[in-house]
Amino acid sequence: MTLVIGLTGNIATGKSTISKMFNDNFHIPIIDADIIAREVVEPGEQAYNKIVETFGEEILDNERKINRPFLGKIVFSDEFKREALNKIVHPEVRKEMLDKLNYWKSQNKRAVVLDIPLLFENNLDILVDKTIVVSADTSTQLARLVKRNKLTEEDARKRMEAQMPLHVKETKADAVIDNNGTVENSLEQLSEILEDWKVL
Ligand SMILES: CC(C)(COP(=O)(O)OP(=O)(O)OC[C@H]1O[C@@H](n2cnc3c(N)ncnc32)[C@H](O)[C@@H]1O)[C@@H](O)C(=O)NCCC(=O)NCCS
Ligand SMILES: Nc1ncnc2c1ncn2[C@@H]1O[C@H](COP(=O)(O)OP(=O)(O)OP(=O)(O)O)[C@@H](O)[C@H]1O
Repeated sequence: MTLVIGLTGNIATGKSTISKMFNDNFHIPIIDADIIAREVVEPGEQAYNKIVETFGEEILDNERKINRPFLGKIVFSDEFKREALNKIVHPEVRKEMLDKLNYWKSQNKRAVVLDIPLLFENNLDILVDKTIVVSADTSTQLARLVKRNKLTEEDARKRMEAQMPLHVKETKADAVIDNNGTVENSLEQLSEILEDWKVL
C-alpha cells in the first residue's frame, strides 16, 4: 500500500523547500501542483487557449507565453477573475495529478507526496491519507514573499489573502512543520513525522 501524503501551506511559508526534502533525503516521489499548473498553460495546450480567450492577448509576453507576473497581478486583485482562472486551470491539474498518482501507486512506492498549495481550499484532502502543513509566521511569510517574487508589500499581502488562513489549515492537518527556523530544523521535524507514520 502506498501512503499518500498531502503537503500544503500558504504562499512562501516554505512548502517547496520541504517538498524537495522528500525527494533528496527520503527518496519519496513528489507530484507538484505548481509545476503541473505551469505545464498545462504552455502555448498550444487547451487551458492556454481558454486563458487567452478569457483574459485577452494583453496577458501574453513577446514570445506569446503567458506573462505570469502580469496575470498574477490581475487575478490576485480580483477574486472573480481568480475564480475564472481557477476554473480553467484546476481541472487540468487534477487530471494530471491523478494520472501521476496512479503511476506511482502501480510502482508500489511506500509513499508519495502530493504538493498542493490549495489542498484544503479545493477539498483535495480526500485524495490523501495524511496531511502536513508547512507553517511560518505572517511576518516571515511576507518577508520571504517580497524578497523571492520582488513584489511590493501591498501585492504580497493580496496574494496571502487569496488563501485560507494558515491557522485554519493547521487545525485540519495531521502534522505541522514550523518553518520559522533553519532548514535543518525543519528537516528534523519532517524526519520525526515520517518515523511516526512508519514511512522510514
Ligand atoms: C496567477 C499565476 C499565473 C501567477 O503565477 P506565478 O508564477 O507568479 O506564481 P506560481 O504559479 O509560482 O504560484 C505561487 C504560489 O501562489 C499561490 N497561488 C497560485 N495560484 C493561486 C490561486 N489561484 N489562489 C490562491 N493562491 C494561489 C500558491 O501558493 C502558489 O504556490 C499562477 O499562480 C496561476 O496560474 N494560478 C492559477 C492556478 C493555481 O491555482 N495554481 C496553484 C496550484 S494548482
Ligand atoms: N527555513 C527557512 N529559512 C530561510 N529561508 C527559507 C526557509 N524556508 C524557505 N525559505 C525561503 O523562503 C522562500 C519561500 O520558500 P518556498 O519557495 O519553499 O515556499 P513555498 O511555500 O513553496 O512558496 P509558494 O507557495 O509560493 O510556492 C524561498 O526563497 C526559500 O528559499
